[in-house]
Amino acid sequence: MFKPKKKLGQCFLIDKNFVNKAIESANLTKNDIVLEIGLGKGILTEELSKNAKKVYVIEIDKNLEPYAKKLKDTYDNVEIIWGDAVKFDLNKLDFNKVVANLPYQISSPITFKLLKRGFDLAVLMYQYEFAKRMVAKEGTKDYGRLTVAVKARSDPEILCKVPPTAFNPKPKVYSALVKITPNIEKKKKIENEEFFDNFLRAIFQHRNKSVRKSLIDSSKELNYSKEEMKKILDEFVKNNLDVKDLMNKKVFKLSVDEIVNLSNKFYRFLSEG
Ligand SMILES: C[S@@+](CC[C@H](N)C(=O)[O-])C[C@H]1O[C@@H](n2cnc3c(N)ncnc32)[C@H](O)[C@@H]1O
Repeated sequence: MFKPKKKLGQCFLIDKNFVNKAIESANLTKNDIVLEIGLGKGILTEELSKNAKKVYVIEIDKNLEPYAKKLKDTYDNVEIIWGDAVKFDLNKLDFNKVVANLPYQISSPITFKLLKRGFDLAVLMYQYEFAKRMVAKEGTKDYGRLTVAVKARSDPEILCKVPPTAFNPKPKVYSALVKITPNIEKKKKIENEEFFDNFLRAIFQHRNKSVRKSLIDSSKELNYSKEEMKKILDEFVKNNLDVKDLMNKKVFKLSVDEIVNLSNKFYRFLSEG
C-alpha cells in the first residue's frame, strides 16, 4: 500500500469537481502541450492526457511508479520525468501550458521558475494564503515580493477556494486554484529582469521601511556597501528628481507600476554611471 509523505506535500486530489474546474479553466485543445508538476496517483494527469496533445509530468517520488505505469498503459501522450522539478531545466521541455496541484513546499521556487521560463497559461493549486499573496493589493499585509514579481509579468486570478475535504490525506489549510495569464505588455516594461528581481529582493527585505532606507539596509543584495549605496542614492535622486517622493514611501505602499518604473530608472542610472 502506498503511504503518502507529508514532506513531499502528498495531499492527493479526490474531488473530481476541482479536477474538472482546473481542466476547463486551462482551455485545453489538442494542440496544447502541458506541464504538470507532481503526478501523485494521476487523477489530474489522466484528464490532461484526454484533453491535450501531450503531457509532461515531473514527479520526485519513484514509489508512485505503479500509478505512472497504469497511466502510460492507457494513454500514449504522457511522459513522466522522474526528478526534482525545482532543479529541472524547464527549457528542455516544449510545453505551452501548466496545470498542477503543486506540492506546497515548492510553490515559491516553482512559480518564479515558471515565470522566468514563460508559458501561455497556467492553472495551479496553491495554499490559499499563498494565493492571496499573489493577487494582493499594495498597502495590504499580503502585498510583497511575490505579488510584484507575479503581477509585473502576468494577471493572476483566484478561481476558487478549495476545502481540505477535496484531498486525501486532508491538509490542515484551505487551498485555491489560481489562473496565471502572462501579460506581455507588462513584462516588456521591465528593462532588465535579472536586475528587477534583485531589486525586489532588496527592497522587500524591509517592506515597512522607506525604499531609500530599505535599499541602504539591504545594499549587499545589489553588491554595494551601505556607504556606497547612500552616495549612489543621493546622486540618483539628484539626477531624477521625480523619484524623490517614491524613495521616501514605505516599500509595501508602492504600486507594481511604481516599482517597475523605479527599478528601470535605477538600473539605467547604475548602467550609465
Ligand atoms: C499535492 S500532490 C498532487 C498530486 C496529484 N497531481 C493530485 O492532484 O492528486 C504533489 C505531488 O508532487 C510531488 N512532488 C513533491 N515535491 C516535488 C518536487 N520537488 N518535484 C517534483 N514532484 C514533487 C509529490 O510526490 C506529489 O506526488
